[in-house]
Amino acid sequence: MRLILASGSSARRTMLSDAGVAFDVERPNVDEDAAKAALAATGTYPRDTADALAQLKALRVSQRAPAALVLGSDSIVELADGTLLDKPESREDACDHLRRMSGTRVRLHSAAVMALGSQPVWRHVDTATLHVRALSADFITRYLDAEWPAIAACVGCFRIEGPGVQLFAAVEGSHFTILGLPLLPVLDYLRTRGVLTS
Ligand SMILES: Nc1nc2c(ncn2[C@@H]2O[C@H](COP(=O)(O)OP(=O)(O)OP(=O)(O)O)[C@@H](O)[C@H]2O)c(=O)[nH]1
Repeated sequence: MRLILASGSSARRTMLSDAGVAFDVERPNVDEDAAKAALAATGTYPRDTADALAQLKALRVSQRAPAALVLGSDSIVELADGTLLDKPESREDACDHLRRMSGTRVRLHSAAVMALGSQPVWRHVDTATLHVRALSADFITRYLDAEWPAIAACVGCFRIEGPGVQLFAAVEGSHFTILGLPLLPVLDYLRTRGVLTS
């Protein structure tokens, strides 16, 4: 069965290809901001928001390729006070996000939804907890000098596989979830579907 990753995320592409999974890529081209606003208006919990966005992406591509298994995904950063961070739109935005995360506990929810024939057939959400150090103004400046604009594509303003790891005193949960996919449950489902060998 053909697998399509409905994502423009380089980290998701890299995780799947490094795992030896054969897949095509099609960007879902959904209006995430509008979907997030509608979900926020109904008081949707952050992990459910990630799940809903992952489903929106998977179904959008599945409508174009109903015979393929389509994987949609979404990652959301939830601050300790429950507010959500989107990807930073500018260096100033990234600086603000880092200041708000400094010295706090942040949750990163990564959701995956599989669709077939324009219907969701599997879903999984995993959450990692990130304990952010107290970040000095000097650290934030030097960090952004090194990592902007590369982190513009990353919710939470970090690439944990790179210098972003310096933000954290501790992390709890799957490294893959932090990168953007609950990878092990995804691989398990691909085995049940015969896309991967058991
Ligand atoms: N490389 C890297 N990317 C991260 C990290 N944390 C979060 N991300 C990325 O942040 C992005 C979260 O935004 P999403 O809206 O879920 O996905 P996207 O990049 O817009 O791509 P789509 O799936 O097409 O929506 C994803 O691409 C994640 O892979 C990290 O530590 N390292």
